[in-house]
Amino acid sequence: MKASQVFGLVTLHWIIKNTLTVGVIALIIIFQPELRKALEHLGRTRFLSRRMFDNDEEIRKVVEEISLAAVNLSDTKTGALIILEQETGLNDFTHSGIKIDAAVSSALLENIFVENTPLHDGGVIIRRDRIAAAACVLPLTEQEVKKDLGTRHRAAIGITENSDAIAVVVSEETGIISLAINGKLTRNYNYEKLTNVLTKILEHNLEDDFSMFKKVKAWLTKTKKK
Ligand SMILES: Nc1ncnc2c1ncn2[C@@H]1O[C@H](COP(=O)(O)OP(=O)(O)OP(=O)(O)O)[C@@H](O)[C@H]1O
Repeated sequence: MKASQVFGLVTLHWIIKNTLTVGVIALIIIFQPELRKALEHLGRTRFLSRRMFDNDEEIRKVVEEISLAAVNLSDTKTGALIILEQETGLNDFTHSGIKIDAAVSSALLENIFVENTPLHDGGVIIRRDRIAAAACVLPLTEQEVKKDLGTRHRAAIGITENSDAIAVVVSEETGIISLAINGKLTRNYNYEKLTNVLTKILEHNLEDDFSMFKKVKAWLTKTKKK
């Protein structure tokens, strides 16, 4: 029993009770965008860890095909956006595009991004060693980005803010290859640099100990930094 009730302070008791209720509602309203983002993130996160790749060889093959495609697309200044799904499921985004479900190959990736063809607009989503979908519409970042970066680069940053995916971007204007990870864009990749970074990140998926606790901790750390 609360002190205000013990001493018969009915008004005080009424004020405390209602302030608490209103306070909780006010907090929910004030932090509604943050809560929505957190719930969205949790909803897409797989808490039961799954292995994305079975061995180094599978990773090497996927990384080489993607890197080769990026370099060839860069040489011809063909714009491209390739998303590598990791632990966070990207079904919401694959559904916005055209389902493909084909083995990852540089030839197919290059073909998808040929200008004025039906699949070239939007992003390709790669799930494990398969091209899951093309022409996918991705969320644009709300960050301030350099003036010369348009919606393709904004979408690359946006999807990596909303998930643990990796985005490889080829600029149609300059041919520059960029990589977006965790909402940050780094630029000027060549074949060697791209294969090295992608291999390192994907090899992490071979580790089977990415427990629920670690995922929540990683997410909280990421949220704190923002
Ligand atoms: N929300 C989105 N999701 C996925 N792809 C998108 C999205 N918005 C735009 N794009 C892609 O970006 C292309 C437009 O790129 P834009 O020129 O605006 O960007 P950019 O970052 O300047 O790239 P580039 O350097 O290649 O010109 C569109 O044709 C489309 O393929």
